[in-house]
Amino acid sequence: MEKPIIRIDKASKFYTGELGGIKDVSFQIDRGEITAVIGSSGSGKSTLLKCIYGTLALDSGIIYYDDLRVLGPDERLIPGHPNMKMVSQDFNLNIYATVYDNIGAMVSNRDLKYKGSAVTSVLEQLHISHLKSKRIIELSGGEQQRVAIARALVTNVDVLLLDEPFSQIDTLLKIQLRRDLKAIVKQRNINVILVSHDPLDGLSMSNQLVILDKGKVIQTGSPEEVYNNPRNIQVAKLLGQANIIEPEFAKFLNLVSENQLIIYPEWIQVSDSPNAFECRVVEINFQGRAEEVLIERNGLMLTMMHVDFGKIQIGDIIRIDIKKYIAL
Ligand SMILES: Nc1ncnc2c1ncn2[C@@H]1O[C@H](COP(=O)(O)OP(=O)(O)OP(=O)(O)O)[C@@H](O)[C@H]1O
Repeated sequence: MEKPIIRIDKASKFYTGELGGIKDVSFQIDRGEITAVIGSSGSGKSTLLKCIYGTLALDSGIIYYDDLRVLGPDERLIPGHPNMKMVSQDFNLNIYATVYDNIGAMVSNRDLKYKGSAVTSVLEQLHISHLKSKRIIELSGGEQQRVAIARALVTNVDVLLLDEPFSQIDTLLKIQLRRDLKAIVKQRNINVILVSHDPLDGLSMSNQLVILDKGKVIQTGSPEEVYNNPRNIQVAKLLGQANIIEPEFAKFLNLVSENQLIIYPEWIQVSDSPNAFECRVVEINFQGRAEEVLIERNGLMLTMMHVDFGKIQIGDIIRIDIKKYIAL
């Protein structure tokens, strides 16, 4: 089996006099993978990314890149590793230069023909060829974000670290950029580590999810594994806005459990089955693809997703079935 490209072993970084940082973080990344570090604001995502990149020194633990220890800022003159590139939230672009020049600045002038084709190719891959001659100052935040990623990808990068890569991009472009990045990772067999507060970024494009909470890893695994087997309530709430049912309320759903239950909204369905039971519709929020419906039974509130638009109204008594649940 191939060795992991990144290995993080009990990495900790504390900030003086503050809570925060990361504590005893361990996980590894296999070659050609997209790893998404997901967590709420302040959970330590950016800190972890900077430690992997080598611009922030660890207080304890070790991070290996390709079996070599990643050196911290005190140990290297030029921060970071030549094969790693980080796209931070401030993009670091020369705002008065053109898109072409910003990206081209990363490629040597020794072979101008190669330089031209490398820049053209990455512009095409990220669907930004039309921006080539524009100055950065003339671009939207989302366009600048894509230029910053192109700038990293034009080099022979092996590990691309992305801090909130989709934060300024609208939904349609986000879907396109996720697809583009997945294709590039596959084609070049490189590695991407992205941090995001939006679980959909991780669920939709990563091979591995790392869930951070208060600086600690609370779960790792494939998106499917983590979503379907959340280790605790925080993970379930973060990934799928799950309904959390206390054991004493389980009987109202015709379930018996000594543990808390997790039920994702899409696991609750309107049904005529003999197991179905009655609930009252309290609220309906149209969300395009589905209606988010708040229902109530014996004081227990549940959120469900409903795609049969317009069929139920507030105040209706409907019969529902729980297709699946997880007992913690
Ligand atoms: N230079 C610093 N000095 C002191 N505390 C810091 C420093 N940088 C970050 N922190 C604290 O460490 C914690 C984690 O910060 P970090 O930026 O890594 O979180 P994050 O998950 O990336 O957050 P966000 O999603 O808001 O960017 C926070 O509580 C933050 O206040």
